[in-house]
Amino acid sequence: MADTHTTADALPSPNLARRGIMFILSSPSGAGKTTISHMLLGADEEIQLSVSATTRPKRPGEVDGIDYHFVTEAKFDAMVEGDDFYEWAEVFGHKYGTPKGYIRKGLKEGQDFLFDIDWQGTQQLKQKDEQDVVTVFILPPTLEALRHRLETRAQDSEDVIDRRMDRARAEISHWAEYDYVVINDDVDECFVKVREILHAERMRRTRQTGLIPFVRGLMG
Ligand SMILES: Nc1ncnc2c1ncn2[C@@H]1O[C@H](COP(=O)(O)OP(=O)(O)OP(=O)(O)O)[C@@H](O)[C@H]1O
Ligand SMILES: Nc1nc2c(ncn2[C@@H]2O[C@H](COP(=O)(O)O)[C@@H](O)[C@H]2O)c(=O)[nH]1
Repeated sequence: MADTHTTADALPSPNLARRGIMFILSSPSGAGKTTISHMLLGADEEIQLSVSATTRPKRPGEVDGIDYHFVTEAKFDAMVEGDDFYEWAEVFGHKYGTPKGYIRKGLKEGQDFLFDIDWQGTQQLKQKDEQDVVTVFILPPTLEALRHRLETRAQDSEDVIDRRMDRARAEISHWAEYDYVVINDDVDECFVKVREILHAERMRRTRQTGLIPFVRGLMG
């Protein structure tokens, strides 16, 4: 039952305002981070995807401006020159970068952002914005399952799949740099775990600076 007690010396209302979180998902290619990202974006209205720019060709079904900003090498290089990226890296022979644009402003206003980026980008974001960054590494249950997922996704040639599998071990070696590690065996279970991490991180005491006057009031 709710507590209906009132007092003349009303406490300041709790101010739940906080800075936004940079919620990063990384994994070897094919482990499922795009799938988990889409599930999270569909289930949680308070988080928004950081849409990367890339020089990689569009896959069937991908939409410019939604999945990626697909740009030419020249445009990407001009963005690097113009200091337009928060971070950028070369992955599997193509360039990928996080445009700064709205992200810094959004974080200040309490907007959470989801990043589907590799370990190189994660290291760069951690160096720049340690306190806002939460990192999650997704592992496949086995390397056989990983290859099977890349093959059944059917969006890359056998050659590209081979190159992604060759890189998988090197990428997995970065797992210890992450705050959380989740195995994506059953996709629904993995999603629930990732969502729980996000929920818990939102309540981390160090983010709840808006509660300070309220807590001081409680302590009298
Ligand atoms: N738990 C799972 N069990 C079986 N298949 C899965 C599971 N999770 C994802 N998949 C499938 O595996 C394929 C690869 O997933 P996804 O594209 O999300 O991987 P990714 O980590 O984002 O890869 P990339 O880094 O190449 O973008 C997709 O076809 C997806 O539907
Ligand atoms: N450092 C960054 N890595 C990124 C970015 N956007 C995507 N990625 C990573 O690239 C690989 C390949 O992605 P794919 O869509 O071609 O399969 C994957 O690990 C992504 O996480 C970015 O902006 N910066």
